[in-house]
Amino acid sequence: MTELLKVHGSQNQFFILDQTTLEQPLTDAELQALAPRITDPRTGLLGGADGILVVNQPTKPGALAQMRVINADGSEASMCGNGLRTVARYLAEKFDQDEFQVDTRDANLLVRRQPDFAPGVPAFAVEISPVRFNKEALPFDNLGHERLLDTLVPEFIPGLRFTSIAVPNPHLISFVSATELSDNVLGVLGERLNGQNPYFPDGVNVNFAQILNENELFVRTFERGVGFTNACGTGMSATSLAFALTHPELAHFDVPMTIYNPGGMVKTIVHHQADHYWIELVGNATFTHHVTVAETELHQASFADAQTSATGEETAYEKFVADLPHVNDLQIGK
Ligand SMILES: N[C@@H](CCC[C@H](N)C(=O)O)C(=O)O
Repeated sequence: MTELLKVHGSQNQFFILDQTTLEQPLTDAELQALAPRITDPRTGLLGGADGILVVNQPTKPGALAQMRVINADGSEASMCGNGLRTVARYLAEKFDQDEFQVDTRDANLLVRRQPDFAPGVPAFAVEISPVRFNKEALPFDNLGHERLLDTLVPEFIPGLRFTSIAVPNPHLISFVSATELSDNVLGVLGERLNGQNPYFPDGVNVNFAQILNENELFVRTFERGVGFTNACGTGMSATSLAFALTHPELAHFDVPMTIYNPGGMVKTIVHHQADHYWIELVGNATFTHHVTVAETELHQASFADAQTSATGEETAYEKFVADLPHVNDLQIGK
């Protein structure tokens, strides 16, 4: 038998699969087969999820473990900010360490335990980097621009301005009105840019943000490989950086920003030294369920005999969200 964890960061939900505990790690083909089945909102386990976070032995010196991100559709992402917070907590508890590096596809990233976000809501800070702006890093093409920085892109939506940032997974960001945030424009654009299209050959995560106040945003994300999510950590991080770059009168480097999302709230801090940018993302790392399943089942993309038990942490998280402003109107759910 092996144990999975069902977890979330701002209700961006995942299963953590620690391959180092298995007799035989799942192959890439087996992970690609398992992801769509276990994450399916109707037929998956525990109401599905946005992806699987796979923990392996590190491949880069200096890291405690490796995290791989398998999206709900089986594709692999270079990073996941909300997911990294939950993996950070899993590793912190496993190795009894509060600050260490996690090996992600493009870099070792620093993670640190933080004071609880609210009573019973454990929190971690994770580094979001490397940051790139050039069109090859996203990649995008056929737009007549080397980078998008508050750029009108009529090919996407006439009248809206877009910024593109790889952190290192690709993000497209637009600052919009409350009406534009809540209608279906984001869904239509997200579907378009993540299907066959001449602009983003690998797809892109699309973030619409409403400016609420100085250093304060509400962000809604259509994720590549997933669709609408309750929250996207790299998306909120990239959007915070875009906010500081495009609205310097309202958004500041090196001070905490408050980013609301349909699943809760996180804090971000954007940093800049010479031409080097990075972001700190701070938020909850909640474990909702323990899952026990036979390893042979997982190899066959099955979880029919899985046993689940709730951790009881969700009650504290729900109280934290109920006390927040701005979140309750746009709950997306899974
Ligand atoms: N939800 C994640 C991002 C997951 C990866 C994304 N779908 C992609 O393909 O880039 C986050 O919290 O950052």
